[in-house]
Amino acid sequence: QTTQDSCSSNTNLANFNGRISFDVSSLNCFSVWTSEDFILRYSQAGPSLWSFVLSTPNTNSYIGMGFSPNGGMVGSSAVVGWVGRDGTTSMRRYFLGGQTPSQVLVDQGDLQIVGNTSTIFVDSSRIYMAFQLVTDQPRQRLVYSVGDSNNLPPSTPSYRLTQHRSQIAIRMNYATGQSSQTKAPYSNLKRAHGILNMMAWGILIPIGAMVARYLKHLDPLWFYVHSGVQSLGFILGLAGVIAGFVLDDRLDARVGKHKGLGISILVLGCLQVLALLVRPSIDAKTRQYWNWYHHSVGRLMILFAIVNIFYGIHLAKAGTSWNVGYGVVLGIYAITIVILEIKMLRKK
Ligand code: HEM
Ligand code: HEM
Repeated sequence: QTTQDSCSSNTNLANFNGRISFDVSSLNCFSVWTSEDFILRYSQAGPSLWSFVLSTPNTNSYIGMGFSPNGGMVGSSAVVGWVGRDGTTSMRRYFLGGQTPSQVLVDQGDLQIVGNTSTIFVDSSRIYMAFQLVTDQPRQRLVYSVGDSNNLPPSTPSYRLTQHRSQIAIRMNYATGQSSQTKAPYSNLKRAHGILNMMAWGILIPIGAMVARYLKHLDPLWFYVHSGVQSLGFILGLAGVIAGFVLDDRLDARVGKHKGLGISILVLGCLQVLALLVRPSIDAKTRQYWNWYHHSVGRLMILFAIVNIFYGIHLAKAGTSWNVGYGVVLGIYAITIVILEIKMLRKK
């Protein structure tokens, strides 16, 4: 049976005075993560000393509270604790160096925790994790997480964590206790990168290619439309790739293959633009080689772009709406191409 803890029933905390060795009589109390019922109590206990008591339901999983430099998980220093079924307790510091288990490092990070005052215990099906931090002012950006249920981290020697089943990033005002959920860092830049690249390499450039293939009878209009659309696509795509480099730098994202494909696409795009400049005249003998070259590079580029769009969506876990959205665009293209190819064959 879960016994409730809430900020209005501060009574039980008083009873913990025996178990928590620092003064808990005047802690501020706020609900910091409603859906997981995380309650944080804190106060400044001295010139450079802050007390924290985190209270959460005990779901037989680890709980984590991290102090973040930028609002995201990566780069944060966290306190993570859990209580085994047999009552054994663990509470360790971690440096969250990346989003894979091997980059989350035990006993590291920049938190200075007062060792002999930290404690973790279960009372009435809730975990209480108490610690004191040596700092003038704790960071305002906090990250919280809950591990998989019934899958506690191994104790000695590794203490290695696995990914949480739930997580949140918030911004906390210690003076007022107000906290608000924040977006993952650079989510707008990620979006801009995805939309620019999708629009440019995945939508505009294929349209430009189709114009060149299927609207040749509208001479010379097709050529102006083709070079216009492709130039616009190239410029937007260049901006999108640059956004990718910035993202990669800021997020420390480890997206090697995605980056490699992206650079290849940009290089092929540059070759296409250069090729336009050195195009032999329409009746020159070399023109058919040029055509062959320009068409194959263009097709390869579009193929790479389609792959990299779905791969990027996968890496960013951007969700099914992105996949469906671009999938519909591709479907429309495929149907258009089939119809127009049949028309062309009939004319011959
Ligand atoms: C081995 C341990 C860990 C692994 C493998 C891991 C992995 C990940 C992954 C893959 C994401 C991205 C999820 C998505 O985009 O849907 C993520 C996000 C997040 N994680 Fe972790 N994590 C670990 C530990 C922690 C801990 C201990 C905390 C907090 C104390 C935490 C807090 C967060 C938060 C707040 C986010 C969302 C914001 C962001 O993406 O930066 N993580 N984590
Ligand atoms: C022209 C080629 C490229 C295409 C079509 C492309 C497409 C995408 C798409 C659709 C997303 C998902 C966006 C979202 O979540 O809203 C994405 C994410 C991403 N892309 Fe690209 N991209 C390209 C090139 C690059 C390059 C050159 C880099 C540089 C390293 C890069 C770095 C990233 C990063 C870091 C993410 C976020 C991954 C994460 O959240 O873990 N992209 N890309």
